Amino acid sequence: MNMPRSPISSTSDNLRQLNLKDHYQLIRDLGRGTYGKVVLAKCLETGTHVALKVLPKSTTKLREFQREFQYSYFLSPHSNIVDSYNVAFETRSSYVFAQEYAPIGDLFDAIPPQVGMKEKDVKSVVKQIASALEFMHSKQLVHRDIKPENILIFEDDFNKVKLMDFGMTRKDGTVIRKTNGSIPYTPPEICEAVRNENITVAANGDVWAFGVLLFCMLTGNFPWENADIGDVYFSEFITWQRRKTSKVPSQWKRFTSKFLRYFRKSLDIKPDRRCEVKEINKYLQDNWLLPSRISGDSTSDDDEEESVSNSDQGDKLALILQNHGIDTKVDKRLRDVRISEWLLSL
Ligand SMILES: Nc1ncnc2c1ncn2[C@@H]1O[C@H](COP(=O)(O)OP(=O)(O)OP(=O)(O)O)[C@@H](O)[C@H]1O
Repeated sequence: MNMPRSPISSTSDNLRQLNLKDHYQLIRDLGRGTYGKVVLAKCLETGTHVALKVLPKSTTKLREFQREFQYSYFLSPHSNIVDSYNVAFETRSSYVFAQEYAPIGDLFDAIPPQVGMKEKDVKSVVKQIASALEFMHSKQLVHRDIKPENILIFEDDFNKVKLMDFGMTRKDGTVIRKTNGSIPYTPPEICEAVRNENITVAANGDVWAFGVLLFCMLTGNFPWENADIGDVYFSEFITWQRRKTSKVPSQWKRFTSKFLRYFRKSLDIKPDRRCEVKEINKYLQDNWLLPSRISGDSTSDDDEEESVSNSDQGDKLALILQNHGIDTKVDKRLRDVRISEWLLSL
């Protein structure tokens, strides 16, 4: 690996103070997150391009920086975890560490909104990220921030993707205080905790987020805004998940019943009943999405659940309308009504 040696190389216990521009040519910002920014830079000593994660001292404690850098470095040997170099230092205002640069960017930008990725590509991503997560879990580490923004793409065909951002990673079983708000990937047991309440870090939280990630990749939508019973989409899903009804919620009807079984196991409201990450490997040979709804082929080989119905017809129509340049990007519940009204007006 062609990386700079001392004086930049350092253990983060003993950070060297540097002036960034004496050692790197800063090229452009690659992204900004809640905690800092990531900058593409060229190392002046070696000519290597690196991604520098820059965390402002004003909002980051040295201990937090050290933890993120050390987890990133420790996990680097896995082929689906982004390489962190043994380069950590401080400037006057920030803590900085260096990672390999991903030229294609993150997965978020690769998911076509409202449409989703090709099933084949999703399977390729999922297999690799499951492997990275299994590796972390085998080391008793929980990522705690699984989302498309934290998956980097290294090849156009998705044959090389890597997990990154270990800023929230903690040891399994650690008791921490809830400080962040909820996002669609947050598991229900964390959503329901109030600010500053103690929560126990557990690998099954990653399993939940991984399930939500799968839904997002396959559909280009979030399944819900919050895994909170007050969220109607979540509540509908959980009613089905707990077998209180056999009626599959409308946005889940695009999946084969076999794959719905995976969602039922990974998105269990009870954390202890969730499957492990490796469970997904049992489904890689199956069809996940029902055959193209445009072609009118709505039958599933093993569809034990309620089969495709009115709202799938709505999806089919929505796709036809979109192909004709008609905007159907409205609330999913309103969409079917809008389409029916439009058809009646013809
Ligand atoms: N090695 C890299 N190569 C290319 N782009 C990167 C790299 N690292 C990060 N990025 C981009 O920068 C963004 C923010 O990075 P990162 O998630 O590490 O920051 P963060 O402050 O921890 O964000 P978050 O709000 O998710 O915690 C990523 O979503 C990605 O688009």
